[in-house]
Parts: sequence; structure tokens; C-alpha cells
Amino acid sequence: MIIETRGLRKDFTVRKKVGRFRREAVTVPAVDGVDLAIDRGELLGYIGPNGAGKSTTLKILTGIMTPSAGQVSVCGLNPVPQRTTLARRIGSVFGQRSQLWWDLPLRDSFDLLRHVYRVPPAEHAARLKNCRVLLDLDEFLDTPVRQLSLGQRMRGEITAALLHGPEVLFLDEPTIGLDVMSKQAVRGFLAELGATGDTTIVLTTHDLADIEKLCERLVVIDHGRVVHDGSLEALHARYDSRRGIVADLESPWPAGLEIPGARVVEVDGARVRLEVDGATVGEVVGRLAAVVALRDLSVVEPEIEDVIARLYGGS
Ligand SMILES: Nc1ncnc2c1ncn2[C@@H]1O[C@H](COP(=O)(O)OP(=O)(O)OP(=O)(O)O)[C@@H](O)[C@H]1O
Repeated sequence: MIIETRGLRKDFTVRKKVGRFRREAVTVPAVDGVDLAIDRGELLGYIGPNGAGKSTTLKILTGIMTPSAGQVSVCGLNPVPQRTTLARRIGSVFGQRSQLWWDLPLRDSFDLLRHVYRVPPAEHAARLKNCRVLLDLDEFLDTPVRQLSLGQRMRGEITAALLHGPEVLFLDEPTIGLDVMSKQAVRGFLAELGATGDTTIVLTTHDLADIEKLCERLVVIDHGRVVHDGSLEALHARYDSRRGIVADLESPWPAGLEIPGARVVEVDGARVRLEVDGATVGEVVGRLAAVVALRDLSVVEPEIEDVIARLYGGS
């Protein structure tokens, strides 16, 4: 296990306005008992709605923030007290905090990082070459960072986070705000990096395409608690009951007809749309065929958007 947390908590104390003049200290549990067990080489999506506690968890795992309670181990180290040692073994990309020197060309930032981490020149050159090719950096390697577009800078940030050969890469919203080309470049790169199995990747994202294309495993967090831990398929399976059926009948849908285990969502003459709820698709189709003459039928898989929205909604 390369990352392990048990009963991880982080409480923030915020002052809230009570009445017209009084302020009262209120405790906000940003992370509320999170247990994580991540194996070496996994590519994990850590997702959840705004304010769920994702960034706070990442900050604790990277040693930037001390947890209020619970145990945490990353690469066998306790992140906060062993932060310096840990820094050599992890890489992180947080949108707000750049690792690049604003006034220097990208190339010089990379060179400085080589000295900071004392990376042997040959190793540095090999890793940089790999990133240059896969992230298409050459066009702007000599441009000062402040002149880069957001997408170019993000590609630079990811390279900077990898030049010392970290075992774990933490990424907080790596594709947010990027243009389509940069998004694709970043996604393709992460998919390839993940496929080698050498680097464990933990990423937070609101981008559903990132989730679908990259994450073998999803940990969904809401109000500081894990509400799902498993594959995207498992998430769909959990909502199997919400699959839809569109049926075309030989004659119009009889008004008021009900099918046990399904809800009639829409009727348009001889076409009916049902939402399966509390039965399997097969059972509903069987019941349907027993009472109406079917001409055509299709099963509509739930959209990942809907599944996630429902999951966040807690229903
Ligand atoms: N420094 C802080 N002081 C007080 N409250 C904080 C602090 N940082 C985070 N919080 C609160 O903790 C909760 C979790 O925040 P966090 O930033 O971890 O969420 P998130 O899942 O990363 O959200 P987003 O998707 O919007 O980035 C929120 O209610 C937030 O307001």
C-alpha cells in the first residue's frame, strides 16, 4: 500500500455571524473520517462536489496540512513531520501554487528543479525528453512562464512535478479551464503515465471526461465522507435500477397502465419511456411484454453525469 489513511479528519474553525452583531466559532468537518488504501501504480480519481473535502485531503497527503485526527501514511512516511523526505518521493500539481519561476523560461525552471532535487543530469534529460515529446513542450520551452497560456503552463507544471521521478503524483484539477487541445494532451499523457504502472496517480477533477477516460477507480467524497469507492462500472451497477427503457408498441400506451418495478416517465402515442426502479431490466421487459404488444425496445444506460449528480445529491 503506497497511500493509507485511517479515520482521517480535518476540522476547520470558522467564525459565523449570529444575529446582527455577534460572531460564533463553528467547527466545519472538512474531512470526516476518511479511510483510503491505494496500491502502488493505481490511477485513482478523487471526486466530489464543491467543498466536499478533496483539496483538504490532498493537502494532508502531501504534508502541507496537519490532520486534526487519524492516521496517514504516504510512501511509508508520515507526511507532515517527514515532509522534506516525502517531497523527494512525490510530485504535486495544485492549480494555485506554481512550482515554476514566473520570469524564467520554462527550460530554466526545469534546470533549477534539477538542482533543487539533485537529480543526476542523465536522468533529468531522459525524463524531460519524455515529457517534451508526450506533452508537446518544444514550442514554448524558451518562453517565460508568465507568457504561457493556461494549458501550456499546466503542461509545464506536470513536467516540473515529474522531473525528480516521484512514486506518487497528486493532481488537483489538472484540466480545469484548459482549452480542448491541452485537455487532450494532459489526459493522453496521464493515461500513458498511468499505464506504465510506475507512478501512482491521484487526481481530483470535476471533468467527467477525465473520469471516464482515466480513472480505473473512483473514490467519491461528499461532506468529508467517502460515499463510493470502486470502479466506474460499479458506480453504474449501483444505479442499475435507474436504467431506462424506451418501448415502441403496436398500439398507443393504455392510459393509467402501470408496470411493477418501473416508472412511466413519458408517453408519446405508441412510444413509452420507463425508468426501471426496484427490479431488473429483464424483469421489467418481461412484465411489459406480458401486457402490451411490443414492436421495438431499447435499454438506455444511465449517463455518468446523471449517476454522479444523483450520488452527490445523496439519493
Ligand atoms: N483554510 C480553511 N479554513 C476554513 N475552512 C476551510 C478551509 N479550507 C477549506 N475549508 C472548508 O472545508 C470544506 C472542504 O474544502 P475543500 O477545499 O477541501 O473542498 P473541495 O472538495 O476541494 O472543493 P472544490 O471542489 O470546490 O475545490 C469546505 O467547506 C471549505 O469551505
